[in-house]
Amino acid sequence: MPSSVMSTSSRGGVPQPPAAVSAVGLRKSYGDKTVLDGIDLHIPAGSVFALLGPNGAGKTTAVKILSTLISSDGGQAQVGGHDIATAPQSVRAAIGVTGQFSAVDGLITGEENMLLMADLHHLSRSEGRRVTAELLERFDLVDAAKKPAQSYSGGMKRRLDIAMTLVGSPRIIFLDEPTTGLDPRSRHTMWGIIRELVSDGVTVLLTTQYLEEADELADRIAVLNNGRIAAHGTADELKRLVPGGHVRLRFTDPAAYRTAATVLRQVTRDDEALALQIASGGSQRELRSVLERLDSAGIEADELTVHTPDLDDVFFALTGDTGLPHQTGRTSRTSQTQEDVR
Ligand SMILES: Nc1ncnc2c1ncn2[C@@H]1O[C@H](COP(=O)(O)OP(=O)(O)OP(=O)(O)O)[C@@H](O)[C@H]1O
Repeated sequence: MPSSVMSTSSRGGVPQPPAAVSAVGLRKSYGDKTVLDGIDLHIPAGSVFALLGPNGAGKTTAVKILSTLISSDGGQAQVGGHDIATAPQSVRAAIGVTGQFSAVDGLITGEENMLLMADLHHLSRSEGRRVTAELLERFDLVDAAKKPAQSYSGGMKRRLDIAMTLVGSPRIIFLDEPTTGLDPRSRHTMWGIIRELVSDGVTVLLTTQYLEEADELADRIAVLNNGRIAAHGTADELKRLVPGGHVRLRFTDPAAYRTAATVLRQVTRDDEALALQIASGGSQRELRSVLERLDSAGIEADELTVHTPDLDDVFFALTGDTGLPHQTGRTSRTSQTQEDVR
């Protein structure tokens, strides 16, 4: 791993702020099953980083290691400037964790859960009450505050879980699949909460199976597959990894449609819709070539649209285990993006 992942790195002579989370070569196996096979992470302070992967990819295992709930078998990591192996207490003091191993106790009320958290963080009684009231208000839980948490909806439980995490004012928050199982409205509420945290300067590492979520929230995304990071970069950088873009031309005149299908090479025809699809990265040069061919044949399309690949294309290309067409050459493209990102 290059030195840019280290907290003391400098670029152009200007010292870089410490990374909120950096990891090099993290490994974890259970028996003969390798769950993490050497993963590197670099999460700048104040950013949102998404660890995106299918079920069983190792996302929760990575979060558990970084939050010192379990130890790794190899590799190193610093969280908030503290080493997870030699200073786990300091790591725990710097972070908040919510998600699949939630701290919410269903038998007591939301308010009691919050006050318990305030006690754990050694806040005074009055300070604990003040922070609890403020957070219950902020997370729209005032009406439910005196009801047992087990009566809460999934969205309310997640909100309570995050509110409890914020009692300790952590600067780094790990959100393990924060919206899994939530309905669209609750998911959007949660996205708003995450954006608000980041605008307060908090660093967020979130794991998700949802491409849309990573696309919406994350500054950087790492695609985790079979315990390895298959690619990482911004959503746009990842989208550029896979072909899948195309130009679509639609005609109303069947004769123009047929002529276009002849003059343009390698088109996919949709005779019913009178539409042609041409594989293209959407560059100016490629578009010009298509238009010039149409011009030289004296035909004009009624509609021209350019489709760029979305994260779905990237995800399936990188994590699919069937012979997907995009897989050829992925190693070289992947390493190129990793270069771009560092
Ligand atoms: N304590 C354990 N003992 C044995 N195997 C484990 C243990 N914890 C996790 N695993 C295995 O490690 C793999 C990765 O699990 P992990 O929970 O990290 O995946 P994930 O990406 O978070 O998936 P999900 O979205 O399903 O939670 C899975 O195959 C899981 O069965």
